[in-house]
Amino acid sequence: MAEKIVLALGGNALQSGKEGATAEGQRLVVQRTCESIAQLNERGYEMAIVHGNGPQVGRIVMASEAAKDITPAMPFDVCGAMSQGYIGYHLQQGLKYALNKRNQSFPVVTILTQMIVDGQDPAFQDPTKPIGPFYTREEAQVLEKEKGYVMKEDSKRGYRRVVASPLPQKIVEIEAVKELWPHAIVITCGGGGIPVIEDPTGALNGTAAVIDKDFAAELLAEQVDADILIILTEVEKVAVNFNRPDQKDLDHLSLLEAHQYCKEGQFAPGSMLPKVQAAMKFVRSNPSKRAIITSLDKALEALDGKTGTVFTFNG
Ligand SMILES: Nc1ncnc2c1ncn2[C@@H]1O[C@H](COP(=O)(O)OP(=O)(O)O)[C@@H](O)[C@H]1O
Ligand SMILES: NC(=O)OP(=O)(O)O
Repeated sequence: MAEKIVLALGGNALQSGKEGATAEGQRLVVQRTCESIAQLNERGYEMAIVHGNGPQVGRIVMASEAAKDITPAMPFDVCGAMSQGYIGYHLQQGLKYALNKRNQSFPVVTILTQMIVDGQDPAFQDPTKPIGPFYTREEAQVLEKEKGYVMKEDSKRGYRRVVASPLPQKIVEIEAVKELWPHAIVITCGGGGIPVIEDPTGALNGTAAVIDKDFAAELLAEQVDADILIILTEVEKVAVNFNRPDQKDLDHLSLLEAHQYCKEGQFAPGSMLPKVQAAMKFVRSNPSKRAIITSLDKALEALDGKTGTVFTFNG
C-alpha cells in the first residue's frame, strides 16, 4: 500500500531566498518546491500539502489597513482566506506544471479550509504567532506605539508583529479531504486553516488569529492516518545551540530527547518550537509513525534517510 504523507511547507520558507517577499518571488520558490513534490508523487506516495501563511497574511492585513481610507479594511479571518487562495493558486499552478513535465496527469485541488478553535483558548490573551515582515528593534518600537501592535523578536532574525494563535481543534472540511485523498494531491489547512469559533447554534464565525500550520498539519496527519509528517522549512536540520558557535545539527530525536531539549529552551517559540512539538505529538499519537523536519529542497533526501531531523517514539 502507498505510504501516506502530510507535507507542511513553511510560510517564511516560501518567501525566502534571493527572490524576496514578492508574489513573483514566492511563485518561483513554490515552483522549485513543486518539482520535489512531483517526484514524491512519481514515487507513489499519497499526499496532502499544508502551507504556512505568516508573512503572507501579515502583508495582506497591512495592505488592507493601509487602504482603509479608500475601501473598508478586511477582517483578519478574510485575510487568512485570501492567503489560502493565493498560495493554493501558486501551488496548483506549480504542481500542474511539474507533474505535466513528468507525464503525470494527477489532479491537484485546494480546499479552502476552516479550523474550529476554542474561543476561550488562553492563546487569545497571549499573542505568539509572528506574521508579516521583519523589522529592526527601533522600527518595532514605533509600530507598537503608533499602531498598537504587539512586536516580538523572531529567532534572532528581527522583530515581527505577533498575533493570537489558538490550537486547532477540528478541521471543518475533513470529510471532503478524506473523499479526495486517494484521487488528488490535496492542498488543505493552509495557514493552519481559517480560524472559526462555533457558537451554540452551530454557526461558524471567523476570528482574528493565525493558527500554527505545523499543529494543523499534525492534526490532519492523525485524522487521515498518515504514515509520515514532513515539516519543510528553511533549515535542513533542527539544531541545539542554534545560531551559536557550538551549534549542533541533529539527525535524530526520540520523544525523550526532544522533550529534554524543549525543557532546556533549545527551540525558539513561534518558529522551531511548534514544529518540534507537532513532530512529537505525531509520533506520540502512534509509535510506529515518524516525523521529519528538513528544508524545502531536501524532502526526497530526507525520506531516503540521507538528511533532515527524524523524530521517532523511541531512540
Ligand atoms: N533550534 C533551532 N534549530 C533550527 N532552526 C531554528 C531553531 N530555533 C529557531 N530556528 C529558526 O526557525 C526557523 C523556522 O521557523 P519559521 O521561519 O517560523 O518557519 P516557517 O518556514 O514554517 O515559516 C528556521 O529557519 C530557523 O531560523
Ligand atoms: N500559519 C503558519 O503557521 O504560518 P508560518 O508557517 O508562516 O509560520
